[in-house]
Amino acid sequence: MKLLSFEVDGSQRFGAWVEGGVVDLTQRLGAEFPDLLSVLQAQALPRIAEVLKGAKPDFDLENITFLPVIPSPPKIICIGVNYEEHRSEIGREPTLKPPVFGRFSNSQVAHLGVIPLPPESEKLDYEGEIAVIIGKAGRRIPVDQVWDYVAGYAPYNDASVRDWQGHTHQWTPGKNFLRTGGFGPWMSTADEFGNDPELHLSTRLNGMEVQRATSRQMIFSIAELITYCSTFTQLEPGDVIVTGTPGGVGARRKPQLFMKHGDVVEVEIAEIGVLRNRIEKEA
Ligand SMILES: O=C(O)C[C@H](/C=C/C(=O)C(=O)O)C(=O)O
Repeated sequence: MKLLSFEVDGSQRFGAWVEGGVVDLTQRLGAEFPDLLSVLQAQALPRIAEVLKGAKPDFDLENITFLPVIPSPPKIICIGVNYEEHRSEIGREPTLKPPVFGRFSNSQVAHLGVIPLPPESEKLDYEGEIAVIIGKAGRRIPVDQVWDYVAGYAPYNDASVRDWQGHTHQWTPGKNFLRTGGFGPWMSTADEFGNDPELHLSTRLNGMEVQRATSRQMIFSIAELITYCSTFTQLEPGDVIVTGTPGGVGARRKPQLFMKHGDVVEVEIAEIGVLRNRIEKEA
C-alpha cells in the first residue's frame, strides 16, 4: 500500500494512492483514526488493507495538497555519513557507530511543497535519503527481529543549510531550517517488500542526476540502524529514521552546486516514487 497525508479544502486527511487517484481513508475510517500516525499507533495497517479492497479513488492527485507523510512524527532520527562514497568525499574518518542527529517536525515539507532558501544562507544543499517509518514500539530490538518493527519506507530529502551546519561541530541548526526536510510523496508499506529490501535511491537537480546508490551500499544497514537507535531510545510507531545520504552532495562537487531560487530537486526511490520540491527565496 502507498499511504499518504494530504489536505483538501483546508481539511487534513490521510489516504492511499491507488491506480487512478487517492482513496480518502479519513472519510472511511476518520472516526476511529484521525490520521496516519494513529493508524500506525494502533497497528491497524491490516484494517486499511481490508478497507482498500475494491475501493475507488475519491480524488485526483491534482486535487489534493500533499502533507509530509507523517506530519508530526514522534521522533525524526537522522543518520550521517552512512555511505562510503559520501564519507570519502567529506574526508571523515570511519566510525564504529553511526553518527546520529535529530530533526524537528516543523523542519519537514511535503511533496510538491516549496523548500525556502533562507536569507541567511548561500549554501542550501540536497541530500537524497531512504526514510524508514517505524510501525511498532520497541527497545533494544535484536538485529534479526527489526523487520517486525518497520511499517514502511519513503523518499526523504535531508536538505541542509551548509553555512549553518558548519558553525560548530553540531549539525542541528543547519539540518533544521523550516520546511527543508522533504518527506513524500507517500510511504510504501513494508509488506510490499521482503525483509531487508534493496531500494534504489537517486537524486536529481533540475533533471540532472547528482546522486545514485542502493540500500545495499549503506555502511550501517537498516537493520543495524534500528538496533542501534532502539538501544539509546524507545522507538515508537510513526518515528522516522532517515538513513543517510550517498556521495554527490553539492557542497563536495567541483565546482560546488548549491540549490537556488527556481530549482527543482527530486529524490526517487525506484520501488516507491518521486519526491519533488521547488526552491524559492524566502522573503
Ligand atoms: O559534515 C559532515 O561530516 C557530514 C555532514 C552530514 C551528513 C549527513 O547528514 C548524511 O550523511 O546524511 C555533511 O556531509 O555535511
